[in-house]
Amino acid sequence: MRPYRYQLLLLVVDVALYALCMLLAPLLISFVVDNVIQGVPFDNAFLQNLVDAYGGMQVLQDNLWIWSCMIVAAYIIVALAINRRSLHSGNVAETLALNIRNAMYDHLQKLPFAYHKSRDSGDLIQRSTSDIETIRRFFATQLSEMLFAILNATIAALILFRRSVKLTLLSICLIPFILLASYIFFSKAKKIFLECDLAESTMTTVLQENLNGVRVVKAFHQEKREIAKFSSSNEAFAKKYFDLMHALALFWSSTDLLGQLQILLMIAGGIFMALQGEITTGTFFVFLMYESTIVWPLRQLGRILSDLGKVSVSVKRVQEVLEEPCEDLVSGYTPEIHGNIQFEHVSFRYADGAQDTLKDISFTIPKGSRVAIMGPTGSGKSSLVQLLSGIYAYHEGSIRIDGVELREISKNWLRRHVQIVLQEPFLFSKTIYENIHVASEKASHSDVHKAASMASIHKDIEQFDEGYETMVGEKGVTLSGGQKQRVAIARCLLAKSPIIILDDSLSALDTQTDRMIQEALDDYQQELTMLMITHRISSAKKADFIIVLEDGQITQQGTHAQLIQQEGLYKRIYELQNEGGESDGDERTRIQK
Ligand SMILES: Nc1ncnc2c1ncn2[C@@H]1O[C@H](COP(=O)(O)OP(=O)(O)OP(=O)(O)O)[C@@H](O)[C@H]1O
Repeated sequence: MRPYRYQLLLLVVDVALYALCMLLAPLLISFVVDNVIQGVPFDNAFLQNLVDAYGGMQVLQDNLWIWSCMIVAAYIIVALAINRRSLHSGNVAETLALNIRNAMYDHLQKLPFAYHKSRDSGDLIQRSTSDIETIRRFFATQLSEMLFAILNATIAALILFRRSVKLTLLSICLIPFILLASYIFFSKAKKIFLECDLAESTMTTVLQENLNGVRVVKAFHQEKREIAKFSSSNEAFAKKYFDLMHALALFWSSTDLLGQLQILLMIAGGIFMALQGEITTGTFFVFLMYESTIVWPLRQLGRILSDLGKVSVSVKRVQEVLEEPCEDLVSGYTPEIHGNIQFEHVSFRYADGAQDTLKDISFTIPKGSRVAIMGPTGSGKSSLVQLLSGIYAYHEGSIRIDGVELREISKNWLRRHVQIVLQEPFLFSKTIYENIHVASEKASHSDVHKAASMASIHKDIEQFDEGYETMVGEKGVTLSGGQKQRVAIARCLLAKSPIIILDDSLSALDTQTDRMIQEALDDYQQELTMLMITHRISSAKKADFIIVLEDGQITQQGTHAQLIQQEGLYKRIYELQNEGGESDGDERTRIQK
């Protein structure tokens, strides 16, 4: 809060001015009623001297308009203070929210992939939006209301005590109960608000998943199931809010009753004391005016305290994200990377995994080689290649790139030299040109077109009405799966990295296009080291080297000619795909465990 110190100080000054002027007006009225009109003598020598200096009481009685002007002036200052208060609290709230939102987004970008993978995106979105909104709202309105309630009640109580201790005690006797009710509610509210937030984020996640997977939902006629799923999370969310409303209703009604009783007590006691001559009419008027400015802001304080529960939950939720350690992308070596890769007895386990996903993996890839990785689903192929781009950290063994231990290479540097194309690539909601160009800001138009030609997508793009300027919808829904894969390959090629990984990223292409891309890659970069996860023998057989993974272990490695001579998974797939016909055999024989 240090950067907002000055603004917060101004806010406190405005609130103090507001409270003082609000309290001044009833005092002036009381003075006019008691001392000016009814002629009650002063019990204050300073005031008596002041009146004498201005010509005595008669002058004041003859010029009652002066008092009206003073009361109006007090309320004008109140209005100005309210205006300044809103400006200052608005300034603090908006700048704070802007900075937190930026800090959140910035931090989310720097968190490791493993963190994103382990979190619900709906929950993260909620932390970055509605939680920050709760904090903003607190600083925009509730903080100044809270300050006013406390300052006003304290000053008013001090003034009232000077007028009548007995009536003041009667006027505030129920306030501790109002505050106690607030405190109890505040404590309870924290848990309920947290549950509401969790229920909301669960509902958001369901909604988000559904929108992302809308094609699958429609293809498998899952609409009814999805509606039922959403409606159950929606009901859970509504129920939590219903519980909250119940608690709020109880809070409002009980504190309302206490507040009204408190005012009633004061009025009854005040009338009685005024009739007994213990207090003047003006003093009774001051009590009457002050009572409302004490009771209701303090009752409001209860509401703010309850919101404070929500605010503290939101602050904690935002803090949790901001305190997550960032991925260190910078420190480490920046060696020249040519593409020589060496795995030695590498084992790897996911943070939540019960056993190793990769076990004792060893192989060597000289630069410029083409390597195919094959294996049943879940055998660890993607995990293996993800280790290479430093997305996950291996815990045993050694991976060296051009002789340098991978974990000692700066991640930024590594990722600039190791490009990965996923089976389901993500495309930004931008034009096709921008989606490719993002890989290299310095690339020219002709570089982009060349990369697209190599990825066999140039002709497709030219056929779109707007060519390269065609907008790609969210996640590229306007493109076919194969087109998306090829745009992603073009993007990867534009980066001109020495190591390229295709994680089953030719799977949506027909065998002929797959072959065309591979031939283009042959011509592209002689020194390119390429690891390619594939289920197609037709793709694998052109590789310099084939690795067969089964259950996290390498069970076979060698060339196509060597592997078809050995008994094992490779030969079985080869025979199956030959029977099925090479062109589409892979789809029918996608390798199962
Ligand atoms: N982020 C993750 N956290 C925990 N376990 C994971 C994670 N990603 C994958 N796994 C598990 O690791 C194992 C290997 O998964 P991986 O994706 O590497 O296999 P794969 O051979 O690439 O499979 P496929 O051919 O289906 O893509 C699987 O049992 C999978 O459930």
